[in-house]
Amino acid sequence: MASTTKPGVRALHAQIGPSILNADLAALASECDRLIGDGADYLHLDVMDGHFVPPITFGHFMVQSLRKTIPKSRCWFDMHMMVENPDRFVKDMADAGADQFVFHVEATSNVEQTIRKVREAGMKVGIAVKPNTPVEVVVPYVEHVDLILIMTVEPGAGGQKFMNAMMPKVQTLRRQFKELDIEVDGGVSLDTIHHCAEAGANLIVSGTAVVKSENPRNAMDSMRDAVTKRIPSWTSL
Ligand SMILES: O=C(CO)[C@@H](O)[C@H](O)COP(=O)(O)O
Repeated sequence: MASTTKPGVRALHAQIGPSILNADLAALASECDRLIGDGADYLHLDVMDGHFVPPITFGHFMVQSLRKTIPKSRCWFDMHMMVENPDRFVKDMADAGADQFVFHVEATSNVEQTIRKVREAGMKVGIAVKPNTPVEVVVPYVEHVDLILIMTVEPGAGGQKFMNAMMPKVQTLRRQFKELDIEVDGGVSLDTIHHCAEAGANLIVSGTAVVKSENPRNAMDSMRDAVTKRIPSWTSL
């Protein structure tokens, strides 16, 4: 649980969650298997509905299928729900085997209700923030969620340029909430990870830079090390 009083950053862990959006989706099970074998801490699965963002990706049937080959004991699934009205997908995703449900603050008219539904369905809950949304919008909910996701690109596609201008949002949260899991997503690579690590992000989503890397294990290890080294410095942000 997040805390504003005691410096608890040492309890945080750096974790790397490859985004499979730019993987070979026709061979998704083996792509995921490869990434887990190479040391992924979790899998970041991007659900797009064609409304909240223009593209459509996949839904709970795909998650259900993936769960048949990747049991919960092997890897946890982080669902990034780029969908309007996320409430309607909560139960299906939980039943399909999702572990964490991250919805956009811009996509629901009742944030408290969405948080409650996700919790009741037995999943961890997170709130995502688009680049043009001020981070202050999510601060009132921090005590009630497991993580905040700061988007470092406009949601909707992999392979975009990292937006360094989002780092003050991460820093604002980390200054206030020393034990909060803060996730970043979009354009995170070996060239940009140091910005995320300095600002205070500990859950690192990386798509192209891992999936298309010649050595995904090295890429993930290097990103994890870069964050792990910086964690102690977050007490004095
Ligand atoms: O949610 C999204 C995009 O909407 C991300 O998860 C991207 O898929 C990450 O890919 P890279 O930017 O790292 O290539």
